Parts: sequence; C-alpha cells; structure tokens
Amino acid sequence: MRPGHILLGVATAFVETRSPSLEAIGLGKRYGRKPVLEGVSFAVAPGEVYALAGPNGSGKTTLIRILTGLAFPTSGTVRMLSHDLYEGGWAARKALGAVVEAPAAFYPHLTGRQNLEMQAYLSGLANSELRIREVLTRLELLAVADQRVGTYSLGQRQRLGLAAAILHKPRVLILDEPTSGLDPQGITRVHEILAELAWEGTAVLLSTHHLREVSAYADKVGILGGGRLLEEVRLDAKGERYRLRVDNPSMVASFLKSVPGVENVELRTLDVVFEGSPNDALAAVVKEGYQVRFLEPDYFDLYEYYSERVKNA
Ligand SMILES: Nc1ncnc2c1ncn2[C@@H]1O[C@H](COP(=O)(O)OP(=O)(O)OP(=O)(O)O)[C@@H](O)[C@H]1O
Repeated sequence: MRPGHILLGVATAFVETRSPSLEAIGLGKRYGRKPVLEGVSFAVAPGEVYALAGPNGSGKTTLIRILTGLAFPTSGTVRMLSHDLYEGGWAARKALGAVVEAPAAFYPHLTGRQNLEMQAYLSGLANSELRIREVLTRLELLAVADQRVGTYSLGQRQRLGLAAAILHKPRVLILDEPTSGLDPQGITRVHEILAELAWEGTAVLLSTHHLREVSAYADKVGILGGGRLLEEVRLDAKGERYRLRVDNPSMVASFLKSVPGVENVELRTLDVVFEGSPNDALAAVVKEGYQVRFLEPDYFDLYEYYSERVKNA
C-alpha cells in the first residue's frame, strides 16, 4: 500500500528492500491460434497493491487464472515467493490466497462459519477456531456467521470469499474484481480491507474497474489492452503538475515547451498541463499576450489518464 502520512518512512523501506512476492515473467496465452496475452511481465513486492485495469476482453481474467495456477501460460512463467508456481509445489501454493470467480462458491446450506471450518480442515489449518473468529470479525461478518450462506447478500458473500482467501494468512493475495456488484459502501469497505492487508505485508494483486477508489491506495496500476501490458503507472511517483486554462490551448502548449523551467507539457482538451515552475509558466504566457482564465494544481486522475491511454492504444 502507498505510505500514509505518519508511517511513510516505514512503508517505503518495507516495499523497496524486499524481493518480489509475485512475479509474472513474459506471460503469453493462446486459445487455438488466437493470442489472448503476449509478453506480460510485472512484479508485486511485499506490502504493495498492484491493480490491473483494462477494458472488457483485454485479458485480465485470463491473466489472473494463470497467476493463480488455474490455467497454464503458453509461454513464460509465474514466480511466487521466488518459487515457480507450476513446479514449486506446496511452497509456492501455500503463499497464495485468491478469489477468482467472485463471489466464491460456498455450500449454501452451511453457515459462513461452517464453510470456513470446512476450508480450514481441507487445508490442514491447525487450531482454526480462533483464526476463523479473527477473519469473521475483520470482514464484519460476525453477526451473520451462524446464518446459512444461502441467505447472505452479495456483499456478505464477497466478504466471505475474502475471509476464506486470507484464512491461512497468505503472503500473496490475488482477486479478480473483488468489488463487482457491490454498493458504494461495500466497495469502500473491501478497498479498506485490502489496504490494511497490504499494510501488514501482503502483496495484493487485483483486477478492477474502480480506478478512482483504487488510486487512493494502490502503488501501481498495470493497464492491459489487447492482451499486452500497455503501461505500468506508479501512483506514488507522480510529480507536481499544474493545469492552465487559456484561450488558445494548442498554441500555448507549443509555446510552453520552449519555456525554461517548464517540463512535460501536454494538451488536455481545453487545458494545458505541465510540470515545473507555475510562476515561470504564467509569467511567460502573460508576457506573450495570451489570455489566462485560471492556473491550478492538477491532481493526477487515474481514470482520466486510463481513458486517454486506452483510447490511444
Ligand atoms: N477459454 C477461452 N477460449 C477462447 N477464448 C477465450 C477463452 N477465455 C477467454 N478468451 C478470450 O480471451 C480474451 C480475454 O478475455 P478475459 O476474460 O481474460 O478478459 P477480461 O479483461 O477479463 O474481460 P472482462 O473485463 O470482460 O472480464 C477475450 O477475447 C475472450 O474472448
């Protein structure tokens, strides 16, 4: 997770000094002759949140199925805590918690608690009673823990899926659209929980269409398009930017590119966005005789950036 104000130093050290928990290395996948993924590589460090975004059909679910061992790549490999996922056996698999086809499948006639007990038994988890209570509390499911899962709302089932995925304290958590179908409160709660898990050191990879919510705490966003990783956006590395609204933005954008102290000038529909000195930019534009309507800080908008990136791919 991205460092919060108080804990900044600690989290930064945590993310940067450890080797990746999850690595995708040159992943490719074909169905027959149809390529669905090509050359996809990225890494997720302990405590990092990596969000996969991309339009429908861009390959997110296929990639997540490969990363969780539910499908095999045609080329490339996956490493989980430095073990090969497909050949690393138990050492690689026990590191992983996942919800792939959300909401996860549960026995509807058993209660939430009984479903978790079943899962703990099947995965050989010793003394699971306390741990089950812990995850039910964390996912705010204690009040419905002894209710049959068949009576759960979609949000409760989604959270039970997450509870099951983290029961054995995995160091890598992979989730395919964990907030799909949830109401705004449910979406916020799931994102809060993922941020907390990352804060404790779990490497979290999720696919999502909720870019604005995820940009509040994700460290990186991988943008998939047509089966390729088009770009990896580091959300913590975005420098200070400014937005200038003027009467003739395209001419002002070309002009600003030649002004010392002003960098990375971009035209964004009605506005000119740039990095560097806002004072130098304003003085130069006014001196040149352009009419300025306003100048303000440009907060990085992942959704806007993503839309532009996918449109131009
Ligand atoms: N079993 C399969 N056989 C053939 N083609 C497949 C198969 N599974 C997926 N595809 C194709 O692979 C492409 C990527 O699909 P995928 O489900 O991974 O995309 P996605 O990004 O998860 O989409 P969405 O956002 O709609 O869930 C699509 O063109 C899809 O038709």
